[in-house]
This record gives sequence, structure tokens and C-alpha cells, in this order.
Amino acid sequence: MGVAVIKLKNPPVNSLSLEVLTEFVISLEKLENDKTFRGVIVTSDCPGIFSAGLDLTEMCGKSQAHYAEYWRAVQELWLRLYLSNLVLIAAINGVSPAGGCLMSLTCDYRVLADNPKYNMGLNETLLGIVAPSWFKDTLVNTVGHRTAERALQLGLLFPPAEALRVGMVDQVVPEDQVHSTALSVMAQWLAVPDHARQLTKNLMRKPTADRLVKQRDADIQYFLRFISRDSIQKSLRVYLDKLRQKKG
Ligand SMILES: CCCCC/C=C\CCC/C=C/CC(=O)SCCNC(=O)CCNC(=O)[C@H](O)C(C)(C)COP(=O)(O)OP(=O)(O)OC[C@H]1O[C@@H](n2cnc3c(N)ncnc32)[C@H](O)[C@@H]1OP(=O)(O)O
Repeated sequence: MGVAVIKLKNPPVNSLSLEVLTEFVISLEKLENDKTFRGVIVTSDCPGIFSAGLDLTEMCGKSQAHYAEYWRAVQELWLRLYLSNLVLIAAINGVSPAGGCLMSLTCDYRVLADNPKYNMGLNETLLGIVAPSWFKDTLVNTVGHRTAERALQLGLLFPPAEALRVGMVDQVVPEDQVHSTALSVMAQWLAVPDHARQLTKNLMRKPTADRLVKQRDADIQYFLRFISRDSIQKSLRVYLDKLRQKKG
């Protein structure tokens, strides 16, 4: 039925490095241009981890030019996923904080494996950073304003039952059924004529995407000013050190 699977593979935690973002955009573009494909299942090849989100090492201790290049790549992937003409289904087979969660929120449907360790949410505030307005918009469009307001301020990571309750995911299924469920949901979405579904998706999503498109450069400048602050760099270093020391 013309369904591709994109399996994220950047061990150990599928962090969204510049290279991963770039490759993801290229793969998506190829699939968009190949008319034999109508849908994509986005999933992970790293056991227990869907994606650890943006790669913190790309946002810490690097040059301004690097930050700008990285942020443009983050914007690009979000825009491509959010406005994709393909049916995108996230088969979430692991934990998905921050950018990992955002990636799944750009999909048309989310199936999450029922494992209490597989938390998801936009936890940026817990790192001492702030989810940009388009991250916030994506969450609001999914779970509504009040739930998003509380989740964003507290940096909440929702376990599967809670994620389902607030509407962050559409289905929670046993771990060994995530892929088959994604496939049967895909069949349902592909039963709808493409042109009607695509125009409807665009109608729902374009106003949100346009807000970023109209101010992409300003958004990059804002990111540069924010991420270069000493206090933000310090927060990121402390957070990364904590992650590294966990093992020791
Ligand atoms: C007003 C508007 C202002 C605008 C400002 C603009 C922008 C700022 C906002 C930027 C947005 C950022 C969004 C993000 O996505 S930030 C990333 C958030 N991610 C996380 O908090 C997850 C952190 N990771 C974990 O919690 C865990 O690693 C885990 C995913 C649960 C997996 O746990 P485990 O299996 O136990 O693995 P380890 O913790 O031991 O990690 C292994 C290894 O990987 C490194 N690592 C983990 N996460 C990341 C990451 N996101 N980026 C880079 N590296 C990561 C970890 O340090 C370990 O490294 P070592 O092997 O070297 O020790």
C-alpha cells in the first residue's frame, strides 16, 4: 500500500544531531517525491528509546555559526514533518522527551507502547531552557491550551496511561503490537482520498506553520541570543554532566 518505515538509528539515545536532522529531511523529501509512497511510519531502532530529543552537545560550547545551522535544521525538519503530504504515523517504542516528543506530535497519529518507562512530553523547563513558540503551538494543537500550559511550565513527562488521557497519544498498545497497530491505522488513513485528506491537513496546520515560516530568521536570531547566554550554557552543561554521571 506504499508505506515506508523510517527507523531512527543514532545510538545510544537517538539524539537529533545535525546529521540525523539532515538525513531525516532528505529521506522525507525522497519519499514525498516518490509517488509510490503515501504513508510513513516513524519509529526507533534504539531499544527503549524513541528519541532523547535535540542533541544537547549541538547546543553547548559551539560557535554562533554552528548554533544557527543547527537551529535552521531543527526548523526545517519540523516544517517538513508538520506539513507533509504523506500520512505520518509515530510508532513510539521508547521514551520520548522534548524534541523526541515534538517529532511524534508532528505526525498524524501516535501509537505508544505500554511500558511505564516510556514517558513523553516537553520537559525543556527542567533543563532550564524554554520550548520555543512553535513547540508550544504543536502541543497546544494536540492537547489543548490548559493541558499544554501546565505540562510546559512543569516540564511534565507523561507515562503512557496519562499521555493517552490528555490526548498526547491516540492509542497505547502492548509493546509487541506497536508496529502492527501502526500499520492497521495507516490502512484506515489511506482509505481516504489523498487530495481531500491533504487539503484538510493543510487547512488545520498551515496557520501554525506559517507563523514560523514568516519569521524564520528572527527565530534563529532569538535562539542564538538565548542559547549563547552564560546562564543557559551553564544549565545545559550541568544537565549533561548529570546525565553522564548517572553511570558513575
Ligand atoms: C522564549 C523562547 C526561547 C526560545 C529558546 C530557544 C530554544 C531553546 C530550546 C531548545 C529546545 C530543546 C529541546 C530538546 O530536545 S532538549 C533535549 C532534552 N532531552 C532530554 O532531556 C533527555 C535527556 N536524556 C535522558 O533523559 C536519558 O538519556 C534517556 C533518553 C532517558 C535515556 O537514558 P539512558 O538509557 O539511561 O541513557 P543515558 O542517560 O545514560 O545516556 C546515554 C548517553 O547519551 C547522552 N545523552 C542523553 N540524552 C542526550 C541528548 N538529548 N543530547 C545529547 N546527548 C544525550 C548521555 O549524556 C550519555 O552520554 P555518555 O555516554 O557520554 O555518558
